[in-house]
Amino acid sequence: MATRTPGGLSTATRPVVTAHGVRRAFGETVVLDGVDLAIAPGEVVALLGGSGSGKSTLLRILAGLDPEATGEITRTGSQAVVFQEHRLLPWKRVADNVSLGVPGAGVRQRVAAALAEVGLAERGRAWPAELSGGQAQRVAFARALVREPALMLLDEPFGALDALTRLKMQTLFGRLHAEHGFAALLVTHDVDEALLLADRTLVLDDGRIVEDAPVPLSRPRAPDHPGFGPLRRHLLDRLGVRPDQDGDAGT
Ligand SMILES: Nc1ncnc2c1ncn2[C@@H]1O[C@H](COP(=O)(O)OP(=O)(O)OP(=O)(O)O)[C@@H](O)[C@H]1O
Repeated sequence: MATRTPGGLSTATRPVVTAHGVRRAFGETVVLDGVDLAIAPGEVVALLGGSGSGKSTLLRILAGLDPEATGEITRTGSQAVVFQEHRLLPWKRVADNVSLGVPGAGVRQRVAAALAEVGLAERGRAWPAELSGGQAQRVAFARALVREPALMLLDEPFGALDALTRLKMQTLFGRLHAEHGFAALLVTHDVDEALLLADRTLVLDDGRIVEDAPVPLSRPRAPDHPGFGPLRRHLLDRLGVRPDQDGDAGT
């Protein structure tokens, strides 16, 4: 895997990450077979695809976590990853989890600010085991935020949460994005989540990106946004979900 840091274009216009010809096989099974993509600064891109289509594999590659992959990845800024499970260290207090590995002066203030932004200003001294699932995932977002990433890589970050908490977290994500302007790649199997949060949707199938479509809807968006209908039907069709299953936005 070649990783480059380019010169030339200004950082305002240069993609935060570019992938070219990314390929990954596990034994005989080719999971990614020539994936190209670019994410612009501040852009939220949802990555959809059926179970086992390679979404998490691609996210891990973009995050630099898969040395076996081939192709070229170019990054221009810092990045942070949020997984479906919060991955907090149980023996460290919340604030220490958030500051872990963050260099520089003023870390304590930045951690306090990040916890306040996710609505957990008072929980810095709590242990992870004392948090609900939703609160723990908020801490995971604070941990990402404190790194001031140009790109957030999110692997089904709301997938383990109950429906109400998921809605609240989606709203929180929208607010954090509006305030901080990071770019994001959001892996999800939920078409409505993609339409709620993304500027653009990608569909991964058979090792390639088979759909790359903008979401031309103004913000703020609500789950019952009238513009969702045609876009939802189109994406479900691309995901191979038949029209009579239209009520089910998952894959
Ligand atoms: N470390 C590994 N070793 C062997 N096979 C793997 C490994 N990681 C992933 N795979 C396989 O690669 C394929 C893609 O997996 P991946 O987790 O990327 O899919 P996904 O689209 O994220 O799926 P889901 O939506 O179910 O999470 C699957 O067939 C999976 O079994």
